[in-house]
Amino acid sequence: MFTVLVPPIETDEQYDLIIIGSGSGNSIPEYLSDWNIALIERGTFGGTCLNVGCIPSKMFVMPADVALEAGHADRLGISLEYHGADWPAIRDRVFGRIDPISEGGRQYRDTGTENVTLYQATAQFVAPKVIDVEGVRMTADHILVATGSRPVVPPIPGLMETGFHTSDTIMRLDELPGRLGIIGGGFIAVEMGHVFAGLGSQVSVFNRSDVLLRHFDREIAERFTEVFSARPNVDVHLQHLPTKVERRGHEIVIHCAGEEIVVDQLLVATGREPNSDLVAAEEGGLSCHHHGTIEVDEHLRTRVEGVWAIGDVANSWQLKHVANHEATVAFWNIAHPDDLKRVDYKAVPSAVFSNPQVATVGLTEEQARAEGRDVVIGRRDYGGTAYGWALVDDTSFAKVVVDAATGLIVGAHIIGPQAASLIQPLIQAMQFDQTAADIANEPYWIHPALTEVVENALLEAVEQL
Ligand SMILES: Cc1cc2nc3c(=O)[nH]c(=O)nc-3n(C[C@H](O)[C@H](O)[C@H](O)COP(=O)(O)OP(=O)(O)OC[C@H]3O[C@@H](n4cnc5c(N)ncnc54)[C@H](O)[C@@H]3O)c2cc1C
Ligand SMILES: NC(=O)c1ccc[n+]([C@@H]2O[C@H](COP(=O)([O-])OP(=O)(O)OC[C@H]3O[C@@H](n4cnc5c(N)ncnc54)[C@H](O)[C@@H]3O)[C@@H](O)[C@H]2O)c1
Repeated sequence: MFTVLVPPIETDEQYDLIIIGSGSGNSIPEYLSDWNIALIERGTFGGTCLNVGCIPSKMFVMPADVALEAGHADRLGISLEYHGADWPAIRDRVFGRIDPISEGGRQYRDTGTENVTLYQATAQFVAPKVIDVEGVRMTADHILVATGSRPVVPPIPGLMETGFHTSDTIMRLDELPGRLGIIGGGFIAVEMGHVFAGLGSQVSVFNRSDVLLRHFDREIAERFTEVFSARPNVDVHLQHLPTKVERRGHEIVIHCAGEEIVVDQLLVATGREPNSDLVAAEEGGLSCHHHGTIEVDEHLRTRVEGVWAIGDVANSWQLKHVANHEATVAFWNIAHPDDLKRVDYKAVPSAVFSNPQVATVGLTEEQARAEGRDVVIGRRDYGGTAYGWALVDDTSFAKVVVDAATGLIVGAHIIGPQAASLIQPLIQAMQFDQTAADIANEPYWIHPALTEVVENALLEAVEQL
C-alpha cells in the first residue's frame, strides 16, 4: 500500500510519535503512556470544536432557543415577553467556561504529562517523515497529522478591504450587532443566524442556492427554508450572492441583486478547507485530493509509511464525532500494527442546531432514488402525535427512507424540536442492520413521548413493504 518507504533519518529530535494538532489529536490513549510523544499546536490549545466550534456555538444556541420560544408561548395560552439579551454576559459565561478548559489542557500537556513534549508552534514537513518546528528538525516512528480545517473566503469584490467575521471571531463580538449580514446557507450560517436573530439582531442571509441547507433531503431543506425565513428578524436572500461589499463609516453595505443592504457586522460562512497546506503535506510526500484533504486508506494510513491523518484534514465530513472516531482508530493502529482496525462510516449522522433543529443520517430520498433503489418513505408530522399536540407544532416532521427489497433503513431525516436526539434509535438501527419492521414493532416506544414521531414514521414505511 505504501508508495513511500522512509529509511531511518538523522534529525535534531527523535520521538516515538509526533502529533500535529491538539484538537482530536490530543485524545492520546492511556496505552501510549510510555511512548515518547511530541504534540505540536500552532493556535489555541484544544482545536476548533472546543474553542470556536461545536461547544461554544451550542452554548449560544440555548439562550437563542429560549428567547425565540418566549415569542411562541402565546400558542400555549401563556403570555411571555422577551426583553432582550445581555450579550456580554452570555459571551463571558460561554468563554468563561471554555477558555479555562483550553488553558488547563495546554498546561497539562506542557508540564503535567512526562512522556509528552508540547511545542506551541507551526509544524511543517520538509521531507517525508521530517518535520520542521521553528528550525528544529524532528522525526518519529509515527506521525499523526490532525491539523483540521479553516474557513474559506469567497472572492467577493470588496470583502477583504471591508473586513468580516468568520466563525472564529463572531462569537466573541463586543456587543450584539443591530444588523448582521451572513454569506452562506449551510451549517454555520443557519446556526449563527439563529443565535443572532433569536437574541435580537436583524439578520440578512445571502445564499446562492434556492434553499438553505441544500445538501440535506430536499423536503427537509425546503421546510427549513420556509420556517427559518418566516422567523422574526430574519431576511433570506436566495439564489443571489453579493456582487460587492463596501464599508461606509461604521456600516457595511452589501450589494445584492440590485439592492443595497446595510449591516453592522458581516459573517462569512461559506465552508471550510483542510489545513493540509499549513503542514506542507506535499513536501512530506503525502498526496491530497483535489479539495485538499490528505489521502488515507481505511486504516487512516497515508501513502508514507508511518504517517497517519485524521479529522477535517483527512475527511470530507468535517464533524467532531467523525474526527473522534478516527482518532480512536488511528491511535489503536499506530500502537497495534498486527491488529489494524478499519474506520467505519456506515451510518454517519449530523445535526444542525438551528431553530428549527435538523438531523440526518444516511441517504436522502433523492440520493436513494438516484442510486436506483426501490424505496418506501415513512413520514410523520410531530403534529400527528400526542406530544406534537402538546407542543402545538405544525411544521416539524420525521421521515425514514427504507429499502423495499431488504426492509433496512437507508436514510432518516428529522426537522423539529430535539431532532438531534430523536434520530439516535435510527442511527443505531442502521449501524446494526435492524430492519424498519423490527425496530418499529419489537421494542416499546414510550407513550406519549416525542419518539412516537419516529415510531409512526417507521410504521408508515413498514405498511408499504
Ligand atoms: C462554528 C462551528 C461549529 C461546529 N459545530 C459542530 C457540531 O455541532 N458538531 C460536530 O460534529 N462538528 C461541528 N463542527 C466541526 C468540528 O468542529 C470539526 O469537525 C472538528 O473540530 C475537527 O477536529 P480536528 O481534530 O480535525 O481539527 P481541529 O480541532 O481544528 O484541530 C486542528 C488543530 O491543528 C492546529 N494546526 C493546524 N495546522 C498546524 C500546523 N501546521 N502546526 C501545528 N498545529 C497546526 C490548529 O491550530 C488546530 O488547533 C463545527 C465547526 C465549526 C467551525
Ligand atoms: N452542527 C454541526 O455539526 C456543525 C456546525 C457548524 C459547522 N459544522 C461543520 O463545519 C463545516 C463548515 O460549515 P459551513 O457552514 O461553513 O459550511 P457548509 O458546507 O455547511 O455551507 C457552506 C455554504 O456556503 C455556500 N458557499 C460555498 N461556496 C460559496 C461561495 N464561493 N460563495 C458563496 N457561497 C458559497 C454553500 O452553498 C453553502 O450554503 C460544515 O460543513 C460542517 O461539517 C458542523
